[in-house]
Amino acid sequence: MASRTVIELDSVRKSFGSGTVAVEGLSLSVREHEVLALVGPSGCGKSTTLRMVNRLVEPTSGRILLDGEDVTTTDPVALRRRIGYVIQNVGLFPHRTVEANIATVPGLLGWDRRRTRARVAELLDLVGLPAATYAKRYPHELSGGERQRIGVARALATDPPVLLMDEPFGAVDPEFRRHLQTEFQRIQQETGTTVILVTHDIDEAARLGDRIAVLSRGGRLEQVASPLAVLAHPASERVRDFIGDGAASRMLSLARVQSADLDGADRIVQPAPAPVRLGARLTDAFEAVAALPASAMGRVPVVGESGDVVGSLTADGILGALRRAADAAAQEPANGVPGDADGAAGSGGAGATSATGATADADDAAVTDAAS
Ligand SMILES: Nc1ncnc2c1ncn2[C@@H]1O[C@H](COP(=O)(O)OP(=O)(O)OP(=O)(O)O)[C@@H](O)[C@H]1O
Repeated sequence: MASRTVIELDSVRKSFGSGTVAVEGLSLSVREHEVLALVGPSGCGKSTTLRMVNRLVEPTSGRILLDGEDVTTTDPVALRRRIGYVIQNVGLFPHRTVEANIATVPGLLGWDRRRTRARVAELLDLVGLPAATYAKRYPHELSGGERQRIGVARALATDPPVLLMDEPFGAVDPEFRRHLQTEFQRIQQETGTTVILVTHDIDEAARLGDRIAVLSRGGRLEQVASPLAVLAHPASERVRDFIGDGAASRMLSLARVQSADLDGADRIVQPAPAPVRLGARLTDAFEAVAALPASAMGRVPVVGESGDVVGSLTADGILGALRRAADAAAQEPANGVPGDADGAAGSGGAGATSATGATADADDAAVTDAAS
């Protein structure tokens, strides 16, 4: 199960010239192919953390390793070609077509036209915007959501093993946001890219993250664990505050109906109500039970993959499933970080060795540097 660590932050600290300590003693590992959601209240150091990984911001002290290599000694331009970067309001080049935007880095890496064109078509397909319709458009001819998807396509152009995403769905309305999240999930599963996703939205983090790292002010790591573990067993009062109300309902959408939660099929009252599937989200099962007519006696049939009825489920069964999920989450290793035995707060306290400050207009630099 233990997968390779791709990104490792080791006692990373960042203080700005103004005296603000944005990140303090942060230690965190990101595993290959995982989506690590970085969450926390506004100003807690999420973006600064992300930008230190691709050297848009230089750490004051501590080490950041990419595939075991210290990023601070890696040429930033080469580094950014290995790391895709997606930000809110993506910053597409306004006078270049969609095709030219996506082809920016391949072009500068000297790919020939045929290869570039094929890759652009493939990426447009991947993000659900057919090349025939979209390749020749300019950014101003796209909706906000479409621009966002082109931003993702551009970041993936040279198939970087790592993708950093800073509030990538922040600028779109809630309904379309959900659609983009689903699409992102599909793309990530297809490509296997390792992702750090910054969001202030715990629901987005729970939905998309394989693990969630919760930061508090000053970039302090409060907890890093699976979404279920964070929701069911917040490691501190700050995590609890950040999650706010509704942890149980969020857990319902993460946990699934399993055989262990079922009673016998013989207890189903006829005529049988519409069934739920084994493996369905508890939210869906809960809605099905809540919508039952009185005659069903609170019991919904459950069907297996073949459509055969395999048992029945009640509200008690759903509660049991929720407890089981919470118990299983409690069995996770503390903080879920391989080799990070001492847990939440990281080691901290490393002395400042240099203070190089942030790159001016860093987000643009990420794109133009990667392209230069
Ligand atoms: N270039 C900078 N110079 C001085 N202070 C900075 C700079 N960049 C960030 N900070 C400060 O560092 C702290 C962390 O900022 P950061 O943008 O990383 O937080 P965040 O968690 O991403 O916030 P948000 O969710 O609001 O985007 C804040 O107090 C911010 O004001």
